Amino acid sequence: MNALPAEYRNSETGRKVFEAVIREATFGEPDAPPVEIFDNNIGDEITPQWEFVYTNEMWLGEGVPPPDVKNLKSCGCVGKCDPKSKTCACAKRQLEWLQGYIDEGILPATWPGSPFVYDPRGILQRPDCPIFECNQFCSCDDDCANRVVQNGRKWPVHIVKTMHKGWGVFAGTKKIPRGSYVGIYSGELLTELEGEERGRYYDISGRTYLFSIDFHHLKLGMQDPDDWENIYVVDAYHAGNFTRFLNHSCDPNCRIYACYINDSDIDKPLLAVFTTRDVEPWEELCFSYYGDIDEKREIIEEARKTGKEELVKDHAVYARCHCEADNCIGRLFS
Ligand SMILES: C[S@@+](CC[C@H](N)C(=O)[O-])C[C@H]1O[C@@H](n2cnc3c(N)ncnc32)[C@H](O)[C@@H]1O
Repeated sequence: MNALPAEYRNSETGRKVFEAVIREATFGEPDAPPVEIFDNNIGDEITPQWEFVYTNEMWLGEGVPPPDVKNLKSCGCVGKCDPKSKTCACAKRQLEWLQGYIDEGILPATWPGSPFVYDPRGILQRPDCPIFECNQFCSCDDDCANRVVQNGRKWPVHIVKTMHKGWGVFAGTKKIPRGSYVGIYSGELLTELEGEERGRYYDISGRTYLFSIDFHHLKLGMQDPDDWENIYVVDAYHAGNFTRFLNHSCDPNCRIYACYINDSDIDKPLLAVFTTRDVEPWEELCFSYYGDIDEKREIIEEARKTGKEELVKDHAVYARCHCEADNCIGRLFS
């Protein structure tokens, strides 16, 4: 498509072809509502650039092992998993991973439906912790409450051009409730080394689609979490879905959670986007590229006070943040 003349790419037909390509990517979400490209007359582009393959799947880069299915633990439940069951392997595994958070007081000891993290409507009840869903070898039903991400997206979204941030993702005509599953941040799963190399090029171009898999639970048990070394990175530049258009906000309404389904390798979760508060119709969906934005804000404010701001910058090239949140930290790495 990019090789075709701009007047074709940038036409109503070009937009319809783009939407059709998205519709055909049904992997993991056969009944998902449409992703539409909405023309709001900002700039000359009618569609985003055809620079990537639209896919909901993870593409494994060089040196990244295939999913470890041999070591998957699955439940033998009949019907829907009962959270109170003493024999459900999935309830046990979820609890094992939550126990650290419960011990630290981050999570209460119980909640309705605990240790599962979803309520019966599939709404994420517990932020801050990894999600372990039932898997392909579990005998429970497809509509077991512990199968949400794997049952696909339920909310329509729009890809819309923004004034200063390129393209972005917006809610459709319906309000999206807090805790709703939005989509998988799909793309190439790369080693950290490959990710770093690509990052250098992306920094120059001013756009990056890299997401480091460095969730808090992976560092649990380490004496000094600063010793943590990242293993994998997801790059949505060449391959990805609509989530690659999610922009950064310093007051985000979405967050990316580690979600384990059909790979027992703890270092290779799926990156599942959920809303963290109700999202109004037509509101932009954004997450914090800094992970915990409050932590980042504190570090920057402290550094500003002590005149050591340069020390909190990493190798990234910084650009002005246009999230327009009242508490914007002012900058974004590109
Ligand atoms: C993962 S992409 C998001 C999609 C991108 N807007 C596009 O059109 O492809 C990340 C890039 O979007 C832009 N971006 C995202 N959030 C932004 C923000 N709050 N302020 C300024 N630019 C932003 C930056 O260029 C960033 O490198």
